[in-house]
Amino acid sequence: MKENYTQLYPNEQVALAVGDYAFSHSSKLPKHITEHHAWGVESQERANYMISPLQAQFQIWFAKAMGAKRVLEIGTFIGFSTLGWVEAVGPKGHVTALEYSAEYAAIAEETFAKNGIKNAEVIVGDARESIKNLVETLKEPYDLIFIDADKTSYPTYLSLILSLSPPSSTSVRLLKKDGIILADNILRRGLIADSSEANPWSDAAKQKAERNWKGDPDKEALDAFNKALVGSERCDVFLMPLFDGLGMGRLLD
Ligand SMILES: C[S@@+](CC[C@H](N)C(=O)[O-])C[C@H]1O[C@@H](n2cnc3c(N)ncnc32)[C@H](O)[C@@H]1O
Repeated sequence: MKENYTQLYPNEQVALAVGDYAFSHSSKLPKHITEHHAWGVESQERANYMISPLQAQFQIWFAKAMGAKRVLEIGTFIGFSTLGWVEAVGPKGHVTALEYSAEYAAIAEETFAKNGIKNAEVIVGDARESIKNLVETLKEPYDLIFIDADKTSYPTYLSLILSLSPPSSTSVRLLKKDGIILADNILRRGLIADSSEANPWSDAAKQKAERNWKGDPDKEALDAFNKALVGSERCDVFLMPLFDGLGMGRLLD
């Protein structure tokens, strides 16, 4: 019997080699996307906010394979993953990006302008509010929603997506029937599944939990999100243990 264990990653050296091999044997990222990533790594203190180039390759492939034309991204930073969605939906598609920081949003917008991208918009503000405002004026639902913002709000994002996409609504809903929810970082370096001493990241997590007194709010929220997603009768779910954990849900109704 095979275990539910990814045998490709027995240690860090092999994991790095497998990741690099997968990257160089997957369809290449367009040059402007690779360059923006390199610029982000070079210039941004929080460059690790960006998904990896391999994850960008996967997301572009996935969105193209499902024929997504409209993508909503919650948490944009400097627009690296957004460039991937723009690539996937093509010039006739549309990408809406939500970002709290005006400074990061300005970088994303400058990047779109520099690359002649006209079908992506950034809405600045708290995404928990922006989503509610957005649905008021929406003409068509989204095909795919990518959640990659503040981890403590993941359960809120999920309940907003579900409540703003009612099954038999006559007004426009947020996510279409059969639309996809993708949520990044839902395994949080494996801590969600195992935060014991066996996990080398557990020390850092403990320190964070001590600072926060009430435990680790990110971990608790991500676990609550994972449970709510798989527990929802409205979603067909697969938790992909790749990258930092990618939650995948298809809205059934
Ligand atoms: C992990 S980064 C996004 C990275 C981006 N998706 C990428 O891979 O290139 C998360 C972003 O969410 C933003 N953010 C955090 N809380 C937010 C909120 N409540 N509403 C909107 N954006 C938020 C942060 O400012 C940050 O830029």
